[in-house]
Amino acid sequence: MFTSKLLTLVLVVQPERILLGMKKRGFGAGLWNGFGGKLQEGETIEEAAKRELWEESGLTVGALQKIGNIKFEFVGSTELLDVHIFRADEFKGEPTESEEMRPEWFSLDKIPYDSMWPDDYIWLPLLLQKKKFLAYFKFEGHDKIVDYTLEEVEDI
Ligand SMILES: Nc1nc(NC2CC2)cc(N2CCN(C3COC3)CC2)n1
Repeated sequence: MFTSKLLTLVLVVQPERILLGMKKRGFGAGLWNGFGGKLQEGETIEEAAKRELWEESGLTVGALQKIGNIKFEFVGSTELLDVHIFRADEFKGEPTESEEMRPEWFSLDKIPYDSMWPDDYIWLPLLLQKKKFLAYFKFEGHDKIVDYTLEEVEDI
């Protein structure tokens, strides 16, 4: 019996660069990632994604594109992470360090995959090509992908 934990992830992407944040504490500390977190009571997934982006990076966005959904299983755990991934092409504000994240722009040919979650190397290129996808990753610990499926889809 699996339970699911709903999480959001927002990647801000411009033609030449992507905004990533260095996670300063908690789950994934020490890795570069997009911005996101859990839902609060009464929030839609998209509202939570916009709130977390603002809290963690100082940026506000109008529209978010739903581009992916990844379910993560960890060997030995019955809790799935259900991560809803969004892309933002426009934003207002200046990237600002928060308690959670230190934002930095990366050119698209210098994405620091060796300091990111291992799955990112597999799905982030699809996001950059504006493709939509469903994926499932089975991890052993936090470093080893023992199994995965990835499917491009027309609509999420
Ligand atoms: N890029 C990427 N990869 C992941 N891989 C799985 C861990 C193996 C998970 C993940 N997120 C789950 C955690 N979430 C934190 C912010 O609040 C919790 C960010 C998005 N993001």
